[in-house]
Amino acid sequence: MHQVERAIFDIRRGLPVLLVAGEERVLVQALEGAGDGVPTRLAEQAGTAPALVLSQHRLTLLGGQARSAPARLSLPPGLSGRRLAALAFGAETLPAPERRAWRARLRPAELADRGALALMRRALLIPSALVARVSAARWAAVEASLASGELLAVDAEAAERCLDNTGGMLKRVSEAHIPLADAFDTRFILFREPDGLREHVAVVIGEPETGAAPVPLRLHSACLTGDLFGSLRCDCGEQLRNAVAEIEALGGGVLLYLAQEGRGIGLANKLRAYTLQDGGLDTLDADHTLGFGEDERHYGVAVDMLKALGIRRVQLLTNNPRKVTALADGGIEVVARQALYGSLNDHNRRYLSAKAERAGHLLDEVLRVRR
Ligand SMILES: Nc1nc2c(ncn2[C@@H]2O[C@H](COP(=O)(O)OP(=O)(O)OP(=O)(O)O)[C@@H](O)[C@H]2O)c(=O)[nH]1
Ligand SMILES: [Zn+2]
Repeated sequence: MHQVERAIFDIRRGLPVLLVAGEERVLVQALEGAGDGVPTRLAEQAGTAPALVLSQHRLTLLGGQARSAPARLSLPPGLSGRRLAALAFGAETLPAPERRAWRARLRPAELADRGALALMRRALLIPSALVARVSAARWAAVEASLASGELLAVDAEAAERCLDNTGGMLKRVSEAHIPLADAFDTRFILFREPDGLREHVAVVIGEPETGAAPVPLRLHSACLTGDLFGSLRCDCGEQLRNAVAEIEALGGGVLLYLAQEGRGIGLANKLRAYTLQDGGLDTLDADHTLGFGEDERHYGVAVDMLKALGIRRVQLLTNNPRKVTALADGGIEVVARQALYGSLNDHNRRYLSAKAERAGHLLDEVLRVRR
């Protein structure tokens, strides 16, 4: 795991890393910020032509037909950074002749390609990567870069697993009493994921009974724009504050504030998705255009935090059936679900409607009553 964390830092800085999959050695580089010279430099370093790994969602969008797995697209020489970006996350779909041409260049993704995509997601970058197999002729030079520490080698399987839940290895780091306007007796407990990349906070309101009665619980995914600035594009800020007040009114409980900005795609990508929405896409299609699924969140850390707090039975404040299922799958008994709304406005109506109509969120009441 250690190498994976270090690789993520290199990737975020725009440096290549080497993925090792059996006999195969593959140089991998993020696409974000890859200027015109990057594919050529990567080709020189590897001794082979680079390819672009694309997620299944991106391929579906580009090809106009459902794809069930990621694939590798071999690139013609001299492709500009702009064309690369357009292929990986541009808003326009390709014209039919171009589509046919690149379909012929597609190959199923192999272990190193899948590892590359997982690293990009974990690094909160666009889920697409430049990859180039290292030729025998270039191996000595690559090995010298590894020896000097200039280049980092990572096991491709470990890279592929980097999104998996670490299962119970979450570290409880620190805590403090933080009186809130709507809940005076509140403690913030910070948990850190074992690779040190993400931190999540359990906000414990009052002294929740962890015995027989279900504990009122809110799982809240971070939303900088809504939670902190009161953005009108979503309902997060109001839901956050309503959840605290509601848990207090219920006699205490827990709010897990999860580092899952933008449904897990990160703030940079959420801002890109907002711009695509301004161009006409809805919240789900915008994420697909960037190569993401409709919801990239995993709730394993939430389950681990609850277990660390001794909570096994909950009354969940949510409109999202996925959260109910995810907790149940993790062994937490969801005794009841309670709706939790923000208010509807002209800026978030489309977002909330898409969540209800396309992602099964239970928002009928808010959309009907307050339309
Ligand atoms: N990708 C993306 N994320 C968004 C968008 N609008 C809001 N978000 C994110 O969506 C998440 C909303 O989280 P939550 O309030 O926990 O959850 P929810 O899935 O709506 O479910 P409940 O509120 O529990 O019913 C936050 O991480 C926001 O940052 C958007 O247009 N695109
Ligand atoms: Zn929000």
